[in-house]
Amino acid sequence: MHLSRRTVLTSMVAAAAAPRWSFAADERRILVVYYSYTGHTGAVAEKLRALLGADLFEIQMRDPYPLDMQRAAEQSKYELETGELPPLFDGLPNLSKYDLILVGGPVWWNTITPPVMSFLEHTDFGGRKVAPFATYVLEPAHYERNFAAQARSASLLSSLMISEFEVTERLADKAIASWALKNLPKDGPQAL
Ligand SMILES: Cc1cc2nc3c(=O)[nH]c(=O)nc-3n(C[C@H](O)[C@H](O)[C@H](O)COP(=O)(O)O)c2cc1C
Repeated sequence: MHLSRRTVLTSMVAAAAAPRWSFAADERRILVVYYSYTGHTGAVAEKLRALLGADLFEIQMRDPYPLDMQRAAEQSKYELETGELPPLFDGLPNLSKYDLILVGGPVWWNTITPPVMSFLEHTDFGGRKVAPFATYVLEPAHYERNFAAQARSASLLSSLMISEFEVTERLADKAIASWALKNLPKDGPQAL
């Protein structure tokens, strides 16, 4: 069978561009869960979704933080100090169909942001592989250690920590891809 040069080149480009993790839609076993206040973690979550062929779930608060950042800061500080975590919008994801769950949020007050803490409080990962990711301005500080302490029954993979600067300057794509290549199972659902 003779294949035209164009056909060969087209299939080569398609193969090179195909994410190594993109499974058929009905076989998806990766979930990206995230909370984002100003959009940076949301942008990372969306990139992970596209790269991995994953499903996406946004953690939403029943009463979202005020848009006034000062007030949001005060409220979240109070929640962290008192342990009175904010209630979430009804309906958490059904984790039973996933083998790998990525959980992301911004670093707030050197730790996990309260809505992500609420999510963790209501979640038992049942031994599934879990990879935390976060965005920050200065440093991730205690985020990873606290996440490990709060992610119940998680088999933890290395985390992805991305600065807000990398996201806004469009420098995050390479860091996300190399983190995924290094840390996530690569051969599809059977390797998860
Ligand atoms: C209330 C509040 C507290 C924050 N605390 C920290 C912090 O302790 N360390 C840090 O590096 N960045 C901190 N930041 C910056 C955020 O982590 C950073 O802007 C992040 O990329 C925001 O993600 P988002 O756009 O998904 O909400 C804080 C931001 C807010 C609003």
